Amino acid sequence: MIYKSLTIAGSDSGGGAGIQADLKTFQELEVYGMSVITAVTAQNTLGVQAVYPMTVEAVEEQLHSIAADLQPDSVKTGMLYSAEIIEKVAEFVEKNAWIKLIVDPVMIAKGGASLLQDDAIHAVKTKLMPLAYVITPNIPEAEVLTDMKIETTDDRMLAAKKLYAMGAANVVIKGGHSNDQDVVLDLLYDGEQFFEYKSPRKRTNNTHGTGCTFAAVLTAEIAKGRTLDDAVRMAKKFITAAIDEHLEIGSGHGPTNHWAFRMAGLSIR
Ligand SMILES: Nc1ncnc2c1ncn2[C@@H]1O[C@H](COP(=O)(O)OP(=O)(O)OP(=O)(O)O)[C@@H](O)[C@H]1O
Ligand SMILES: Cc1ncc(COP(=O)(O)O)c(N)n1
Repeated sequence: MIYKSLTIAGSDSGGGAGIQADLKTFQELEVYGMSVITAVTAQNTLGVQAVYPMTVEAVEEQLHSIAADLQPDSVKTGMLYSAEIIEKVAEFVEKNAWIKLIVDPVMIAKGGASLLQDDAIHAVKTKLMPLAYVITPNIPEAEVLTDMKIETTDDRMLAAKKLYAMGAANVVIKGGHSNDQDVVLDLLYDGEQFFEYKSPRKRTNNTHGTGCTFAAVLTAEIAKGRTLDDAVRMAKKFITAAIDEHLEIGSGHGPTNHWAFRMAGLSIR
């Protein structure tokens, strides 16, 4: 059986995040990767130097090519940039019944560059979230989407409930940005129960692309028909190995190591 996953996201010329991180991750997990590029960023480990959004027509043509020939088993969205692009993506997701939809609501790059226009947040909430099988915000993104401050785990639980009420079938709020100095907790809410996934916090600057990579693992594992709990467990293992064995590349926020999980002999089955 050949599983196929589609990423709809921005290109990171530096190779650590976006489309590049997603395709590298799919490949490591033996899932055939496909892409629809929403924007080209000129980016390296120091930051984002420029953003060139694709036209809506260019995005539509790519979506059409995939839908006409290569039905994906799961679909991930990352940087979508504008309300118009979000609306077009939502239209295709609905029309083609791409029900295994993983929404990573990318908003701001590490260096502060905006990867989503302010007026597109409404479209994320109203067009995309109701179609999501799972949404994977980090803490600042969850704050924007729920309009609340998140400081404690209880705050995060409340935010997860709010995001669920907005239409996402499952919610994972990642803990990379929490103020816990020792542990990174990722929290899953499935509408009934909370599940916690913890790892020791690594003191490192080299976490560029962790969010993309985490959601790409979920996407690949969900394509294979894994349960969400199994998929999140795998994502946590994969990203922990990728951060532990980060690559000393560039002089800013370095990328994670997408082959670390395989090199450690950790099983993908
Ligand atoms: N310092 C760290 N040590 C260990 N795991 C981490 C660390 N930072 C992030 N992670 C893990 O990486 C994944 C992404 O988390 P994070 O909350 O940082 O997402 P993100 O903000 O979308 O990513 P990025 O910071 O790259 O934009 C999660 O599984 C999280 O647990
Ligand atoms: C094109 C693109 N997409 C997404 C991110 C954020 O990446 P992450 O949150 O994984 O660091 C990025 N820096 N560039």
